[in-house]
Amino acid sequence: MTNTAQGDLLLKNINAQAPFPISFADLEQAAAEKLAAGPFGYIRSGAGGEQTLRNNRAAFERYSIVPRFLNDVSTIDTSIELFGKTYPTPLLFAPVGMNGMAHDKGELAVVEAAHHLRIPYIQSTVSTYSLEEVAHAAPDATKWFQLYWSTNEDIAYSMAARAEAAGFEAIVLTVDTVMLGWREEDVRNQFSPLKLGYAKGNYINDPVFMATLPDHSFESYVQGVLQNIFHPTLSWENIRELKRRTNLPILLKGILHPEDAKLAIANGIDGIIVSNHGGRQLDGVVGSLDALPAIVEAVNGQVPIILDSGVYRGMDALKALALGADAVTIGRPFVYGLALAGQEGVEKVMTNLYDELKVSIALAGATSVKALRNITLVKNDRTDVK
Ligand SMILES: Cc1cc2nc3c(=O)[nH]c(=O)nc-3n(C[C@H](O)[C@H](O)[C@H](O)COP(=O)(O)O)c2cc1C
Ligand SMILES: O=C(O)C(=O)c1ccccc1
Repeated sequence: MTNTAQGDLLLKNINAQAPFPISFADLEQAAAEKLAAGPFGYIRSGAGGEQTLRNNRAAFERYSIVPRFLNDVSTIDTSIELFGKTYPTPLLFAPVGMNGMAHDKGELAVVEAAHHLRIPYIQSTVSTYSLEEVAHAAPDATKWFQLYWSTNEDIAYSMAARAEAAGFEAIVLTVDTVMLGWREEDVRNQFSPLKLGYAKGNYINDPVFMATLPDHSFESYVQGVLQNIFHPTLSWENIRELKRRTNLPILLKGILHPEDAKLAIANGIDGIIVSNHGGRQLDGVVGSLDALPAIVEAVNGQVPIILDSGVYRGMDALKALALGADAVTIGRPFVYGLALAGQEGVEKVMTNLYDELKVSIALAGATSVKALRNITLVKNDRTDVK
């Protein structure tokens, strides 16, 4: 339960201290000034002509709320339950690779923020620090591990086993990145964080991966990662085998089609993340929010549904929750916060998102995340075709 009666959720940002960027546009602008062109372009950009990136934002802009009043909204319950545990907010950290590009402390700073705010942290396979280092930095934080499959599947099983041993509580298998999207900004900037070694944390600490290398030179490690990270043969059979090999719940990240959601459930998957990878994989893809309603219908409450891609303010989170998501994950906003001010910057960004969400739930006339399902939304669907 959180009290909205003091009414200072916004005004605490208007004080004598140096201002911190408040909107996503302000954050992105400040990060552009702070980071070199290569890393900034890598984080910001989408694939191809960036239609997917635009579709994500357009989908949120098409929905509007019809609020209700006179409901006593002085106390709001923003908590949610996932896999039997209760969390204070419906926000999670999206798995974002190679955080060393944004800040020296990388994932360690983010997991400490996650612990402080009691927000679940999803660590990427391609992280700068290893999952053991992250677990050591915040042993009590709720941590999930995002798995990228490996061409040599024993490496994938090894990483999943390490995550379980280190206290991670779920596996998030990303299905939309069997190869890298067509990212023109990185070609323009001649920038590959993989080739620069920002993804090494989990690989150089993996005995199965290391045993496959001809030697321990930097070049051999980079070649080894590139040979394994792209895995176009991934299929439902691999998912069934992973399920046999881990005791952890498995979520599939990157589901957009209701038929894939149904197949996921038929194959024993425990949760679904509706996502188009923040527009970084296939260009010309449906905005994630537009994909959500059909998936909510297909899943019919059997497993939790999490949404990401374009959740840049509290009101975006509210719309996703109102349309049936159980939680949302946040990507670029926290990465910009990390680049600007490390752990403190991550906390600032997530706190602002959360505070805006609280104000918005109350002003929409709801008193809990569950109650958001009952609020009225209208869709301005200008889809007339000539
Ligand atoms: C720099 C960057 C790196 C990412 N790395 C990964 C990753 O390693 N694994 C993964 O599943 N998703 C990765 N993602 C995608 C995020 O998990 C998430 O789907 C996306 O950022 C959500 O969109 P948003 O940035 O618009 O919030 C990455 C995103 C960014 C911006
Ligand atoms: O940059 C990304 O979005 C990402 O997920 C990724 C995928 C493979 C290698 C490195 C990063």
